[in-house]
Amino acid sequence: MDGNSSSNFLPQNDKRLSVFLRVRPPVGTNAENKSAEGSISTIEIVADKNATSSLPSTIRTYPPLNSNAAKVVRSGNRHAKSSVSSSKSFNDDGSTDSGNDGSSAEVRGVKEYSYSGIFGPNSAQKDVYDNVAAPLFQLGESALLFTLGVTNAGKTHTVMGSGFEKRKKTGFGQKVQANDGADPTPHKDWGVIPRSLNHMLSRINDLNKQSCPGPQLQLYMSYLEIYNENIYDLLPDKTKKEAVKRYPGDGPPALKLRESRRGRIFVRGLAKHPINNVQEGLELAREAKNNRHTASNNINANSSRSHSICQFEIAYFQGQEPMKTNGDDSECETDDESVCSGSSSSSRRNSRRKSTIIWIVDLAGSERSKRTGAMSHTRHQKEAALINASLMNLMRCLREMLNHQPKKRGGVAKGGVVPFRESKLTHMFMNHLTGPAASRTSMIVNVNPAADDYDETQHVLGYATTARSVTVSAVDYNRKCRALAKESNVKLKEEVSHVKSLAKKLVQKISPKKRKGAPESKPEAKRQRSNTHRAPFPAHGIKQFGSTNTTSSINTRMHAHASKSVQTGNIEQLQQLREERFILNQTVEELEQQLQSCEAEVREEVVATMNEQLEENKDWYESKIVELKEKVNILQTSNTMKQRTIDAQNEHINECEEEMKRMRDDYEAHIEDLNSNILKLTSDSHAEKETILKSHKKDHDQYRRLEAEAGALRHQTQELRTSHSVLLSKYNDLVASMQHKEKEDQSALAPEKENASNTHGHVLPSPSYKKLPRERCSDVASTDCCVDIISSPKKKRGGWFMRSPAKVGAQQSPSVGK
Ligand SMILES: Nc1ncnc2c1ncn2[C@@H]1O[C@H](COP(=O)(O)OP(=O)(O)OP(=O)(O)O)[C@@H](O)[C@H]1O
Repeated sequence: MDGNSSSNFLPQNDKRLSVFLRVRPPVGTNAENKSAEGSISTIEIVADKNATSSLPSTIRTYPPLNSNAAKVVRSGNRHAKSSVSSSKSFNDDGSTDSGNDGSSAEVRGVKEYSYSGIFGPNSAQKDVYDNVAAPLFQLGESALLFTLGVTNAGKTHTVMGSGFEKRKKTGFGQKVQANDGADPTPHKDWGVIPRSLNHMLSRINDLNKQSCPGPQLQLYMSYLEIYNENIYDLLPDKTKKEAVKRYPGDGPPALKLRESRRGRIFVRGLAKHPINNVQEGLELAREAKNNRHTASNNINANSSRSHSICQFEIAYFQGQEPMKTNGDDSECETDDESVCSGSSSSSRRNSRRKSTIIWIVDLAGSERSKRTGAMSHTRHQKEAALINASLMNLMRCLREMLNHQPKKRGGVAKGGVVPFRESKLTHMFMNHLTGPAASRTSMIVNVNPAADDYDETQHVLGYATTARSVTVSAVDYNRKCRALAKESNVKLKEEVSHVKSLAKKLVQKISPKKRKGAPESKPEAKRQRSNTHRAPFPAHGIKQFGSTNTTSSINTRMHAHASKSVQTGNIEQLQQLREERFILNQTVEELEQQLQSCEAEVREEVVATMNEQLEENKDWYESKIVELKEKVNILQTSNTMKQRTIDAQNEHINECEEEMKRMRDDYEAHIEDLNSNILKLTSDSHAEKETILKSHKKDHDQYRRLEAEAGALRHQTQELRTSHSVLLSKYNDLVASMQHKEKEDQSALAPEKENASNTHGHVLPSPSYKKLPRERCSDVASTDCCVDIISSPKKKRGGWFMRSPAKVGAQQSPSVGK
């Protein structure tokens, strides 16, 4: 707001867009990460050694291990070159890689970015305002300040801040105010908007007091939001019917964006509220904040779902107080071409009015639906998609502007249309990014240094680097210089008129008529005057008039001389004053000539710019018309085809419907049959199941009985075995005794035998042995001598025989089987 700070703001050699960076205190965005790795800072602010300004301008970013960038770097795809090249190289996003040898992935992933100025995590709201906003908001200059960043990066904190909200109602419904704005000292948490209000109002009040009863200034405030590509008034004029009328949806009507004949872009019907004190302004800011579309998501409990634009208009009224809108008692006005174009119609205003517009924009945060959880909600998904689309279009515009710049000195710029009109946001920004006002545009990029946000932050930083590379083009820059010249001309004009009035007063004071006790005869005065005109005046002590300091010194001197001369009546002093007056007159004439030539130049330039813009607009509209005509033709030709196809499709649909009906009937009948079959089968299977269960029970009982029998048989067999072994031992004993007896018998019978043989001539067979039957010989040969001696009737008769294993097995099988 101070005239003298303008020169500090944009260095004459810096023609680039102003981009500032604000790093918020690190905080993890994922709920589970809030205190863990997610909140580790990934940004380092580099102290500039050769810094000319008080703000650092370079940062370094370090990729956390879980970021996409780190993964890419680790895989060695991206920076394969940089690992062996020099310490710095430019990337696609405009950043530079840092690191001396690039030997490790961590080192290779580090990037450096430079901007106009950087505010660290501990920066105060005041620092941001004093360094960015205050120099930008000059009386008589339209300006744009906007914030950009991912969600939860601190955009709303920077633009709006806190500390001016009303406290909730306390007992008995009484309201207590936290800071009602009556205090001229801004609260430490106030953001750019409340601070601007405070600053502008104090400056306007000062100037109004100084210039009273001359031209007066009035501050107006408006607030709008771009939500889902529609513009809504956040501070509608409540007295107007259409503002309070609710549409079938649930909001006020959307407003239209318009371009005036002079190329000014404005929102038709936007309410403008006159602000006379800070409290009024804060009240409106609070209301707008409450009316804005916000929602809670996984990352930010109060996330903005729209781009909000706060508009301050400083109107200059020559001669009269600002008037209220015709036709109602409202203090509110609406933005309209007739009002804002600078030449209001006489029917609406008696006073001559000019205005300056300042926009402070809080853009909605770019976001990934996956992280914010917007995917679960269709409305939020749509909002997020439209927010991202409009931000992408802003990016496209900046890239196009960059492409249109000549790459080398003296090079040729690429032509083409920058797609400003493709979204409401860029359309509104158009004049602030290209025209002379581009020098009065600043961008604050908010970033969260948390590891969670690393990948998205890189995207935003790349965005900001592109914006920073956009230069205010040579034409625009010249326009800006001419605008500055025009401004200084206006100042000069004011100074000239001031000097003129002083000179007039002086002349009146030193006029011989007015001087008592020092009368001057008319002829003498005439002679003196004619001498003054003719005489070649020495230039002792009188400098060329041209600067404010010179003017004031001359004024002071003139005052001093005048009073001295009036008091003393010294003729010489008088003569000197006349000489000075002559020189002043000459200077005034010179300045007027300069002014005229400047004005002519400015007019020419304005005409040229207008023509350029008109040509641009004409080209754009013509190309659009051709495009649309082509589309219409294509649509018309394809329409008949489509109609035929539609008829055929309709017929087909009817057929299909009939077929479907028939099939449905068939199916229904079939289903009925099936149902009855199922019922029958169910009852059958039930009966069968019962039968099976019964037979199973019977079998089971039988099995139990057989098992019991087998047990008894096993027991019996065991007993038989023991008795068998006893019998066997007895038998063996018996055999042994028999053999022994036989031997004794044989030895006793030997003499008898001899006698008998001698008597009969043949030997008698032994009575104790019996030959095996013929067919058992094979059994004995094939078995491994499984000899079993069973007590049998034959044994009782004193015989014994061999049994085959087959027979043994067959005899033992009942017990083995069980
Ligand atoms: N520099 C800062 N210092 C202290 N707190 C901050 C800072 N920046 C942001 N915050 C806090 O972080 C929270 C989120 O900030 P804010 O709402 O401004 O984010 P945003 O970028 O506007 O998000 P969105 O785009 O979702 O609206 C707020 O509670 C805010 O107070």
